[in-house]
Amino acid sequence: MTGIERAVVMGAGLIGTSIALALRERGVEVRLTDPDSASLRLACDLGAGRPLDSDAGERPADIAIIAAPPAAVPEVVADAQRRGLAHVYTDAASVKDGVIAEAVRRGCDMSTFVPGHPMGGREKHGPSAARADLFLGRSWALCPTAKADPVAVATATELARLCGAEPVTLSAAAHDRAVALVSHAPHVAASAVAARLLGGDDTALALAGQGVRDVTRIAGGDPGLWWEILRNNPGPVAELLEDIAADLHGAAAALRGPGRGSADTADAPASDREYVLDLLERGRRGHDRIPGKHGAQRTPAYTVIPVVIPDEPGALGRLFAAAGAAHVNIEDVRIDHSPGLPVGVAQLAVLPEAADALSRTLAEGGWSVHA
Ligand SMILES: NC(=O)c1ccc[n+]([C@@H]2O[C@H](COP(=O)([O-])OP(=O)(O)OC[C@H]3O[C@@H](n4cnc5c(N)ncnc54)[C@H](O)[C@@H]3O)[C@@H](O)[C@H]2O)c1
Ligand SMILES: O=C(O)C(=O)C[C@]1(C(=O)O)C=C[C@@H](O)C=C1
Repeated sequence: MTGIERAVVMGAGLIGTSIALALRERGVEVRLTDPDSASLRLACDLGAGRPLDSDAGERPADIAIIAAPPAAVPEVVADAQRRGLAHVYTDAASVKDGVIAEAVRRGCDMSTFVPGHPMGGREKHGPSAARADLFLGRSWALCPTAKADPVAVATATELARLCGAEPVTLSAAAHDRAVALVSHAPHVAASAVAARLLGGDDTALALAGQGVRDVTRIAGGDPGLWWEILRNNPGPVAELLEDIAADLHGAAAALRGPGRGSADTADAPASDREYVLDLLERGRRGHDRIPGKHGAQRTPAYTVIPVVIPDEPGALGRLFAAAGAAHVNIEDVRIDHSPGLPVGVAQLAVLPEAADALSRTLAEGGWSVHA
C-alpha cells in the first residue's frame, strides 16, 4: 500500500468526476481542474472535490489523474509535471500507444507517468452523468513503460483498487489490440446498426424492444471523442471491422441464396442454412466468453424472475421491500415497459438457490409472478 490521501483530477467530465466521487467515498481529498468552468462547478457541487488553487502553494498530491480527451492528455501531463502537482501521474484515455508516444515526444517524465484506462464508462458525457460506482468490478488497464518507477506503478494500482476496479497490467500495443476487439470495433458496429434506424418509420421505431436497445446503447456516445479514439487505433479496429463486414456479407448472401430474391429459409440450401447457423452459434459462444461481475468467468449464475408491476409511483419500492423482507438479494434488475400500458415487467435476477423462495413469497404477497 502506498496510501493515496490526496489526488488531483484534471478533466471533470464523466470519467474524471466518477473517479473523484469514488475517491471521495474512500476519504481521499480531491482537487479538480477543468478548462470548462461550468463542468468544474457542477463536479464540485456533486461532491467530487474542490477546485485546485494553484496559487495556494499546496504540497504535491499523491497522484494526479488526467481525464481529458486523448489528444489533450500528453500536454496536460507535461504541464502538470512541470508544475509539480503530484508525485505520480496517470490518465484515463481509451487509447494508449499514441498517447504514450506523444508524451515521450513532449519530454514527459515516464518514471512518474503510468498510463491507464479504466474499463468502465457510459454513453453520456460530462459531470452530470458521473457515478461513484462506475468502475466497480471492472478491469482497469495500466500500461507502464520500461522507465516507470515501481512506486508509481503501485500508486496507480492502488488508485484502480480504490475505485473498486481490478488492475490489469499490459503493454500499450497489447492494450490497443485488446480494446479494438472489446470496445472500439463494437462501438462502430453498434453505430452502424443504430444508423439504420434513421431509415425506419415511426411504426417500426414504436416496436423497438430491449434487443435493439441493448445492441445500440453505446452508439449514443460522443462522436467527437469516438473519432479521436478510433483514429488513434486505426489498424486493429479496421481489421476487425473488415472481419465483421465479411460475416455480415456472408449472412446476407446466404439469406438471399443464389437466384432467390428473398430469404426463404424453408428452401434454403443446407450450405446457406449452415452458414447462418454457424455465425449465430459462434456469436453465442463469443458472448459466453465475456467475463461477469468482478472479472469472474461468466456463469449462468442468476435466475430471472419476471414480476408484473403496476405503472404507478412506489410500485418498484414495494417490490424491492418484499424481496428484502424475504432476505433475498436482488443481483440485477431490468424493467420492461411498453408505453401506454398500465403495467410493466420487472425482471429480477437472483441467485438460483433463492429463486423458488422469492417467487413463492412474492406470489403469496399478491404479486403476479411469472417464474
Ligand atoms: N466515455 C467513456 O465511456 C470512457 C471510458 C473510459 C475512458 N474514457 C476516456 O476518459 C477521457 C475522458 O472522457 P469522458 O467520457 O469523461 O469525456 P467528457 O467529455 O465527459 O469529459 C472530458 C473533460 O475533459 C475536459 N478537458 C478538455 N481539455 C482539457 C484539458 N486540456 N485539461 C483538463 N481538462 C480538459 C473537458 O472540458 C471535459 O470536462 C477520455 O480520454 C476518454 O477516452 C472514456
Ligand atoms: O459502457 C459503456 O458505455 C462504455 O462505452 C464503456 C467503454 C467500453 O467500451 O466498455 C467505452 C470506452 C472506454 O474507453 C471504456 C469503456
